[in-house]
Amino acid sequence: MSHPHRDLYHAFVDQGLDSWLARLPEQLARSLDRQRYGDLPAWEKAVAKLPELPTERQVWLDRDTVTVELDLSDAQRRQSENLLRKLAPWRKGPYSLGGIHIDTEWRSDWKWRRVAPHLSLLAGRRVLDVGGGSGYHAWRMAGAGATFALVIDPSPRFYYQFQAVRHFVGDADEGRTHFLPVGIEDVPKALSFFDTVFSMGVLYHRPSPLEHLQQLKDALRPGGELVLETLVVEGDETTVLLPGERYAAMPNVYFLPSSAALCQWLTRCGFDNVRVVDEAVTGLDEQRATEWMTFQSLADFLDPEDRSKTLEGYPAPRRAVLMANKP
Ligand SMILES: Nc1ncnc2c1ncn2[C@@H]1O[C@H](C[S@+](CC[C@H]([NH3+])C(=O)[O-])CC(=O)[O-])[C@@H](O)[C@H]1O
Repeated sequence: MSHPHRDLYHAFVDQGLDSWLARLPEQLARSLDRQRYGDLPAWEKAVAKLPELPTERQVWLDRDTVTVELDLSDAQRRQSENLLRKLAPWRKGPYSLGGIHIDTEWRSDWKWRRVAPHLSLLAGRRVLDVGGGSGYHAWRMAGAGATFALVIDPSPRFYYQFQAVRHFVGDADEGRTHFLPVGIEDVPKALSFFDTVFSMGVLYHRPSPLEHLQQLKDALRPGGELVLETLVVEGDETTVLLPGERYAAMPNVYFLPSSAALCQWLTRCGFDNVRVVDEAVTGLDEQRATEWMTFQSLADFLDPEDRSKTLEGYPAPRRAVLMANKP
């Protein structure tokens, strides 16, 4: 396998992202710091030990399950599966890699189905997926024709999950899909670069949501498209929930606006053409424990007597997809 950082550097050079390129060495060193993340060497080793694969393969990035078909011997399949399991919990997917089906906690394909019909065609576009997890949606973006699909996510585990999938995909995406393990705060200010910026499942984790919206706007070129997906509550433009210590057992949840309030936030942040394109309660079959994510999941975080409420008594997770443009 070629060195993953080398491909990332080349992509940044090709894209003319010079101001960001200069910061990559420091950002990568900080994000993949072995002292900080004790499990990191084990993940790195698992990816490095994935077997050499036949070059002959068929890759589908435009299917619900991101699929790589290739002929593996039984021994190679067993070895690959053992190594992929070392990167668990797998939260975002599904993937099928050489006949190994990774049934992830989330049916991320369902979210993609809610989002994709509303997008400006991704063909030829440069897109950023902020908080993109294992990179599932970025592979789908490349599958829809994006010429440069960059995931940023500060989780080193998800970085190695992405590299494992990359090992199977090989160069079938023509090197259009990349992962930089940093947070939105590490994107250079006033970048004004991406045609489409996705922020899905991130806003409610941000203690300063308006600052997050400004950062997303900063990353977009003028006229570029924002796709924002987040937890919302029912209500009008005056309704916002700030939960106590926990929401659905999660400790790091801040603002849950109504979608009407969120429209107002986007407008106040200077976005145009703000619209809600989807809103739905998250079902127990969309987020659940699986063999590849054996911890508790949504069903454990809802009131067992009344599924319309979280354990803490708040409204159960409900998600909206909003779109807007940078003027
Ligand atoms: N500062 C930060 N900057 C960027 N990302 C961050 C930051 N902090 C945490 N994250 C990342 O944001 C992601 C949120 S999950 C959404 C995944 C996908 N988008 C999905 O829509 O399924 C939440 C969910 O499952 O709802 C995680 O991968 C974090 O590591």
